[in-house]
Amino acid sequence: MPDDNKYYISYNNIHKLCQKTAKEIMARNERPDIIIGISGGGLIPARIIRSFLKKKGEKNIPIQAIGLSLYENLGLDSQVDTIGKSVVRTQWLDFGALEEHFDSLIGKRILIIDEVDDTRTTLHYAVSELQKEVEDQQRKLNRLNEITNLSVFVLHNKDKPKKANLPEEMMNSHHYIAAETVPDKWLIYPWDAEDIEEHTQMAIQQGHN
Ligand SMILES: O=P(O)(O)OC[C@H]1O[C@H](OP(=O)(O)OP(=O)(O)O)[C@H](O)[C@@H]1O
Repeated sequence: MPDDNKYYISYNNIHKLCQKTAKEIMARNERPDIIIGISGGGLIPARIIRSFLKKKGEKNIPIQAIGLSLYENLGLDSQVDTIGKSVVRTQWLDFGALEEHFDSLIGKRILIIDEVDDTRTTLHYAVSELQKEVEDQQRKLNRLNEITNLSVFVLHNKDKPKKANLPEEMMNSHHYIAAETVPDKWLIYPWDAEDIEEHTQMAIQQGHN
């Protein structure tokens, strides 16, 4: 029997959450020009959803990876509330091999993908850094009038108080998409499973298959 404090998720479940989300995005006519996957956990849903965002006669949506890792930032004393987490940027955008029209993010519809929105620290960092990057490029290239659209897609949003925010505009529109909002439990993704068959059975028993 699966441990009730753990929330097991199967590959099939992830596939279906991506499919459902892509349908919603396509129905709103908001197919992204570029996908930015937050490495490591965001890369798998990024690749899966790309297939469901395919459009006849259109090229595959390019995927860029950014690497963001959270690390414990200990305060001066051992109080829990002085313990925070910092984001470390381990990898950033590289348009080098993309076509000429991908010299920047200006004017693009961008979909940022991660597997989980836990404290929201990582997403806050990704969105604000990408916004800054676009604004810098706009100033540099004197392309101030172009509108860039940033959206976020996560498989799971943990229902808990967050430590950082996303822009209100994003939260109030369809530009923050959580395929599922889940209780604040330990989410067990299939890529961490030692025994994938047993893991999948747990997910099936919990109804996340
Ligand atoms: O909402 P937050 O509290 O910021 O947490 C979410 C982040 O934590 C995990 O990343 P982690 O650094 O563990 O790396 P991984 O993706 O490589 O597993 C996860 O992939 C998210 O990026």
